[in-house]
Amino acid sequence: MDKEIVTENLSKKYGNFEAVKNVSLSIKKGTIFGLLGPNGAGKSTTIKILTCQLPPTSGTAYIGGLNTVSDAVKIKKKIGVVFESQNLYEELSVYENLNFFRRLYNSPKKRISEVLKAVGMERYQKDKVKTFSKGMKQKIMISRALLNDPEVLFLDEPGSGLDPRSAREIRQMILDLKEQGKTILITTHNMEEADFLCDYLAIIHKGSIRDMDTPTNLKKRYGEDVLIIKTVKGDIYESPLNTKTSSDIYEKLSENNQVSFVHSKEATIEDVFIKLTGEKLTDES
Ligand SMILES: Nc1ncnc2c1ncn2[C@@H]1O[C@H](COP(=O)(O)OP(=O)(O)OP(=O)(O)O)[C@@H](O)[C@H]1O
Repeated sequence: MDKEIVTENLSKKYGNFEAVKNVSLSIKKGTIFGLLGPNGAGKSTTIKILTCQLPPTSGTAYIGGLNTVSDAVKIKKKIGVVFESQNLYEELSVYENLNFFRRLYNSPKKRISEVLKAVGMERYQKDKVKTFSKGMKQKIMISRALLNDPEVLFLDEPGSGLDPRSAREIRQMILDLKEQGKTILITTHNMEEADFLCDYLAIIHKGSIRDMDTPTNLKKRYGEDVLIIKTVKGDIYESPLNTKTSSDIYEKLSENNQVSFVHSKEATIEDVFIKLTGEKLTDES
């Protein structure tokens, strides 16, 4: 079966409030799928349902063909989860933290050094977690989620609040894990991260999926490449690239030697988000 995660009309209500509305997804094995949306869009709720921590109000979800409600025990053995809150034991060493979870999974002891090697943290085994930066803790969180050698990984906002270098390292780690054949679902409100990492991207807003496709196709469909012309006087003209309007503007300005510089701006996932939701997705949202 080449679909690892499938949901059919998944919905979740908290009281009368519908946090997730009719979400239907189908995620291919060995790919990175992103749920992009602002705070409160329903991303964490969707992950909680998929990782068997919360039953849906209606609809169904399957991981590797197993039902998230009736096959929860089996599913938990084959998934790894990293939530946004870093719930490590601060007073314990890296080794002690991982050993605690290793025992829960019944994984061999040597797995601890394997997962630490995978995230480049092997030499910190004896150090207490409380001495670490947020980026280092995130690596330990990922290594912990790898202890049971999961087929599917769920990463809730993996790059959130990290310094640029750690964020880059974590992104590379996620790509490496995909290379090893893992299926990865990430949630993010970071558009660059979504564009860079995801094979397939769903825009989620107020609980509903607005559209999903590869980032390239989404940009083609909803975004617009733009031609930017700056004149010698400092005026700036922007117009959709490769259109009559843009070539007319360019010709007119260049006839009068008015052009100072010209460059083009490619469509971004931000353009896609604005088109689909009518809102801007800021880093704080
Ligand atoms: N246990 C709960 N009870 C009531 N409402 C909740 C509960 N958990 C989440 N919600 C609400 O459901 C909506 C979706 O929340 P969710 O955490 O899934 O969004 P999110 O996209 O993951 O955002 P964030 O990044 O802030 O976690 C929000 O409006 C939130 O306030």
